[in-house]
Amino acid sequence: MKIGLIGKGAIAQHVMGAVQARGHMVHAVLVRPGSISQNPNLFVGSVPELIAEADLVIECAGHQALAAYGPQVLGQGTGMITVSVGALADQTIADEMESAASVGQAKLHLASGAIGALDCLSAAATGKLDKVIYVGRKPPLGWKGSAAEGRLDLEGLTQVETHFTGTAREAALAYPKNANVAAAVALAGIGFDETQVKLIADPSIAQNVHEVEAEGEFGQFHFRISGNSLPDNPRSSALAAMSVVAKLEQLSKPIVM
Ligand SMILES: NC(=O)C1=CN([C@@H]2O[C@H](COP(=O)(O)OP(=O)(O)OC[C@H]3O[C@@H](n4cnc5c(N)ncnc54)[C@H](OP(=O)(O)O)[C@@H]3O)[C@@H](O)[C@H]2O)C=CC1
Ligand SMILES: O=C([O-])CC(=O)C(=O)O
Repeated sequence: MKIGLIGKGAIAQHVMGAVQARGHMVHAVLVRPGSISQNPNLFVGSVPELIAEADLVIECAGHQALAAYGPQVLGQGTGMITVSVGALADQTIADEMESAASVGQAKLHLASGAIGALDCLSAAATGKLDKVIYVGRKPPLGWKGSAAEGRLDLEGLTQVETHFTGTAREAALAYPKNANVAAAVALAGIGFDETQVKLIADPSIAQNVHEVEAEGEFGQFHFRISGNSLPDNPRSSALAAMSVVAKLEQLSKPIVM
């Protein structure tokens, strides 16, 4: 496939290497105007340049980028994978994506991100699903640049602290760089307003730990993952980048999970 990539950060760099290693071609990367000169053969500054040759766009740049570029990409008929799932907690953005996808007859594919078990949750949600709880736990520095900074002394933290309790919608909106998992769990399960979320800074751990508990007609499950973060960003788990690559594989193969 010919890929247009949005972003050049930690996730985008992993995705770029992995998709090229699988024989796809990244022919354009949409960056901020001030960065184009860093690699003028690859970097572009507008959606028309991004989608000119693309079979698919992959967005790895955050909520604001999805909201800014997503409608134009989809509306022009180019399918898109996004890792910034939490942006859909804003109903206006979700509505814009949906109507652009309908106009362009294109799909927005949500990467599963740093969590697993979404298949189980979405199957369970076709029956009666009573309760879904997501707990996200990261080392203090994994919360740098988030709303936790205003609530805790992250640099000096010596004990486990919960800095957020609320719904998945509140979490995704308040922590755009850290609670995309809450949004993915919500979308797979019982929705943004029913999914309960707790976010924790834990100085005793070195990985990003995500847990989901669900109960319903299907029974109960508990899923826990300890994810390594990406070398260039302690906030983001490597699995989030890998899930984008997995989604691309699904889209390019005739038999898929
Ligand atoms: N679903 C999931 O489980 C996860 C999702 N995420 C989401 O992925 C996003 C990216 O993560 P990560 O790669 O680690 O973050 P980084 O901070 O490493 O990289 C973000 C990149 O996006 C670029 N960017 C941001 N806004 C724009 C814009 N409007 N136009 C062009 N480029 C833009 C930045 O450019 P510049 O450097 O010029 O600012 C930078 O290259 C996160 O913000 C988060 O929302 C992250 C982790 C897990
Ligand atoms: O990468 C992670 O571990 C999770 C994350 O930041 C998010 O959910 O946005």
